[in-house]
Amino acid sequence: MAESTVILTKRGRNADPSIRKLEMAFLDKLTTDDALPGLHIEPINNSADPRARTGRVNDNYRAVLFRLNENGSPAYVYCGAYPHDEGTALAQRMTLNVNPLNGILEIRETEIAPSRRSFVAPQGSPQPKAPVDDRPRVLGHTEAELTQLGIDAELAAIAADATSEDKILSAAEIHPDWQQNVLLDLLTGVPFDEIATRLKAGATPADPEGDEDARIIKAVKTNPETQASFTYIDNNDELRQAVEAGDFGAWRVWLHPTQRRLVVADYKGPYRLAGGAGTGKTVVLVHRARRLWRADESRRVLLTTFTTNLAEGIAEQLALLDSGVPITDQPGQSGVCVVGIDALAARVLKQAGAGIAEDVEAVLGHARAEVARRTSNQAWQDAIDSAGTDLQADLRRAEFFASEYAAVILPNRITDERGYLRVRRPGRGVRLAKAARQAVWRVVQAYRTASRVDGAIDFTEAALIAATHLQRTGALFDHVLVDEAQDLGPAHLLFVRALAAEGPNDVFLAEDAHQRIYGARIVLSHYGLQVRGRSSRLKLNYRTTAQNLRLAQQILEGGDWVDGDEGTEDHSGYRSARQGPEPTLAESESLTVELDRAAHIVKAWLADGAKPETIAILVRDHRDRDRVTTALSERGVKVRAAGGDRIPAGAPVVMTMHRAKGTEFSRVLLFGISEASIPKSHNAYAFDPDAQAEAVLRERALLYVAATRARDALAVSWSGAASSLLPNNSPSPQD
Ligand SMILES: Nc1ncnc2c1ncn2[C@@H]1O[C@H](COP(=O)(O)OP(=O)(O)OP(=O)(O)O)[C@@H](O)[C@H]1O
Repeated sequence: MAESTVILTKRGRNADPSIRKLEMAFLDKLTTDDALPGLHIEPINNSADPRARTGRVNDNYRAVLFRLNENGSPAYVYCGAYPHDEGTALAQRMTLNVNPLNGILEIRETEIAPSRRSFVAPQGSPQPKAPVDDRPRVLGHTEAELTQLGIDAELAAIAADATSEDKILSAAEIHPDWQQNVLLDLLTGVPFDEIATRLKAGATPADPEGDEDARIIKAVKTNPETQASFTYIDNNDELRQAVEAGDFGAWRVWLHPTQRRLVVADYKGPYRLAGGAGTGKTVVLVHRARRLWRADESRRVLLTTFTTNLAEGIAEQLALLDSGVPITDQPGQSGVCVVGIDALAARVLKQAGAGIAEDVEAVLGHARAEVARRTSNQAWQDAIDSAGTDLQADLRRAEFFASEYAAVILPNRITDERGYLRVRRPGRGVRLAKAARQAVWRVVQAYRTASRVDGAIDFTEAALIAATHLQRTGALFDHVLVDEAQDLGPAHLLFVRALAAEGPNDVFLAEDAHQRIYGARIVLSHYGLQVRGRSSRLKLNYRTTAQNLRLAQQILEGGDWVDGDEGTEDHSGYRSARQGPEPTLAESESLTVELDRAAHIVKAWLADGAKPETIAILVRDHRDRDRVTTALSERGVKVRAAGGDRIPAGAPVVMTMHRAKGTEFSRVLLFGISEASIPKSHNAYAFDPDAQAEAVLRERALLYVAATRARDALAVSWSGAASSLLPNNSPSPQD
C-alpha cells in the first residue's frame, strides 16, 4: 500500500459541484493508496511526459495527473477531471517541468495546433513580417528583456509589440499562468528590476544529481510564483477545502505572489497595505490573520473594520478559509477576534466595569462609569440651540462640531476652556479667534453636560475612552489587522494603536483613500502608527472586469486624493485580467421611465440566467431604496431591501451605496445617479472650503465604491441631469 500526496493545480478546476464531489472521492482514495483497484492509475502510451497518468473518476471522467517520486513515496500533481477521451489526449500531450531560467513550475501542452503552440521558439527563427504599426507599444519592454525573465519567446514577441493590453492578456492565456502574472505586474507599473529580482530570489538551482522530481516538489513548497498555481496539500481537510473551493473560492488557495508575501512576511512595526477596490486586500488580511494564529495558537489576533456588517462578512471568509481557526467576537481570548471597531470599543468599556470612570475623567473631564448608552444623533444640534447664540452663523452646524470634536478636542483630550484656547488646530480650514473659541467651547460644554445627564457617550468618545483605558491597563491583542482603515478617525486610530503593544507584526492596516466615505483625511503617524518605509500597494484587480474598472477609474479623476502616509494617492495603473461587456449608461426623461428601464434591465439579467441574489440595485439613500423596492415590485420584479442586517438571499437586492461597501455582486445597477442626488450634503460644510471639498470627495468615493461592486455587468441610470461625478463620455472599448 502506498499512501500518496496530492499537489493541486489551478488549471482544470471544475465549476460543476457534482463533478467536484466525484473528484474529491477520487483524491481521497488516491491519498490512501494509489494502488487501490478502482483508481486505475495508468501511464499513457507515447506520452510527451513519462510521468503523465490518468485515473478513473467514474465511467465518463478521467483524472489527469503527473506521478512524482517524493523520497520513495508517490506524489501526484492533479490537473483536473475531463471527459474520457479528452482526458487521455490531454495526459498524452502535457508536460511538467521547471523553467530553467527562474525555477518556476510549468505545465505545457505539446502537439497542439500551431496557432496555440507555447514552445520556446528556436533562437533566430524567422518571424513573420507584419505591416508596420507605429502606434505606441503598451508594455515598454523589448522581446529580449522579456525572454530574459523566462517568458516564452512567442509570447515575449507578441507582448513587446502589442499596442493594446487586451492583446497581451489574451496571448498570455495559453502560456503558463505565472507569465500572465508577470506581464500584468509590468502593466501595473511594477519595475522590471523588481520583478527580475523577485523571480531570481525564488529560483532553485538545478540539482547536478538530476533529481528533477525533488526540484519540482521544492518549487511547489517554496517558490511563490509556483504557488500562485500549484499547491502542496498536507492533509485531507486541506484537500477537501481546496477542491470544494472551485473557481469562485480561488482566493483561498491561489494567491498572487505579492499577496502571498504580504501574508507570510514579518514586519518590525505597523504596516500599511494600499490598493484599489477589488485588489484582494481583504483576502490578504484574512490569510494573514490565519497565518499569525497558526504560527502560535496561543496568540490573540484581532481582525477589525469599520462596521459590524463588514466584520460579519470577514468572519465568514475566515471560516471558509480555515474552519479550524477559533473565531470569536470577544477580546482577550486566543484565536481570531473578528468584530467592528465600535462594537469592540463598547466591549472594552463593558469589560472595564466601574474601573472605566478614571478613563472617562481623563477624556471628558468628569468621572463616571455609566457609558453604555449612545448619544443621540440630535445632540449637537440641541447643544447649538441651547448654548450657541454667540456663535457666528456658519458655525452653527452639527457637522462643524462633530468634525472639530473628532479632529481637535478629543485627540488632544481637552477637558476645559483653557485647554481649548491653547490648542493648535493644524489642518482646520476655519480659523477661530479667542471669542469664537470661547463660543465653541460653550456648545461643547453643553453637549458634554447633556450626555453626562443621560449617561451617554458618542462613538468617538467611546473609542478614545477605550484607548485611554488600554494605555493604562495594557494591550489586548498580539496582532491587530484593520480593513477599510481609510474610514477610521483619530480616536479609532488611537484605539487601534492601544489594542496591540508595539512590536513585530503589531498592526497591519489595509486602506484605500478612494473609498473613504465616512471620515476625513488622516495621517497615520500622528496616532503612533509609523508606517514610513513599511507600505505597499496592490494593483491587480480580481473582482472587476477591465471595462467596469475603466469607468470606475474615470469617476476618480478630478479628485484630490491623499493616502494615510501623506502621499498622493495615484489611481492610475490598476488592471484587471477579466473581460466583460462595456458598462451601460442610460438617461431617462423621468423617474417613471427610469424605473421602467430598471425593471427591464433586472428582468433581462434574470432571463440571462443570473441567480437572483447575484444582482444588486444601489441607490443614494434609504428613501430611494424603499421607493425603488416598491416600484420594482409593482413592475413585477421581486426584489428585497437590505438594511443593517444580513443581506437577504433569494432575490435581487436593493441597498444604499454605503451599505454596499465591502460587498460584491455579479451584476449591479446604479440607480438614480443624477446631479440632484449625488454629490449631496456638501452645503452642510459651507463653514470651511476644505471641509466642503472633502465632503464632495467622499461623494466621489461613494460612487467609486458603488461602481466597483460589480464582478461582471454594470449599468448606470438617472433621470434629469446626470451627476457631475460621472465621466462625461461613456467609456470607449479598448482596441
Ligand atoms: N488570489 C486571488 N485569486 C482569485 N480571486 C481573488 C484573489 N484575491 C482576491 N480575489 C477575489 O477578488 C475579489 C476582491 O477581493 P477583496 O474583497 O479581498 O478585495 P478588496 O481589495 O478588499 O476590495 P474592496 O476594497 O473593494 O473591499 C474577491 O472576490 C476575492 O475573492
